[in-house]
Amino acid sequence: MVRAIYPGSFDPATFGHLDVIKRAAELFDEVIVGVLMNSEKSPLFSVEERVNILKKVTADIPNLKVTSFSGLSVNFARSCDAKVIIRGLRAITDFEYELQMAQTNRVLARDVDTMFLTTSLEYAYLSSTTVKEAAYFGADISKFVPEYVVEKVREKFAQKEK
Ligand SMILES: O=C(O)c1ccc2[nH]nc(Br)c2c1
Repeated sequence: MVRAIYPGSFDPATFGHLDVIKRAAELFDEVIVGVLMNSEKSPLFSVEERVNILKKVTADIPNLKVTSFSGLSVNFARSCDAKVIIRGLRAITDFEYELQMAQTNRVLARDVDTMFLTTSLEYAYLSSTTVKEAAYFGADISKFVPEYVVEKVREKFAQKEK
């Protein structure tokens, strides 16, 4: 049983994230998506909401689990008995930060390795931040996220306006 984790903020999950998730699930016996509880950022969705959204939009992937975690990704990997950390690469601009994180994690945990999956070109420009900005200004984000996420983002901005 070769298990991998896929840590991230997923605020919210985009088609880019789902592309990486689906491909990782085809490579490993089990993939555990970990929503990072990061107190420094002011997310649009709570950790629980992000977990629930990911569970909904990945319900058709049998060897996938979704949960949340805090702290180091390597410790989360160990707690899941996973040997691999999956990270997506969209463009060369991602690489410097991701390489630094991967090298740091390698020093922190020799028993956990990082594997990069390059996102499909059609999603290489996507980020949760730009999706939220577009939605905030009333744009149609259905080409960036699943319909369920479109609805949740619309609901969230409607709540904020009250
Ligand atoms: O949405 C983001 O912020 C974000 C960041 C970094 C990322 N790497 N691969 C993917 Br898909 C990805 C998405």
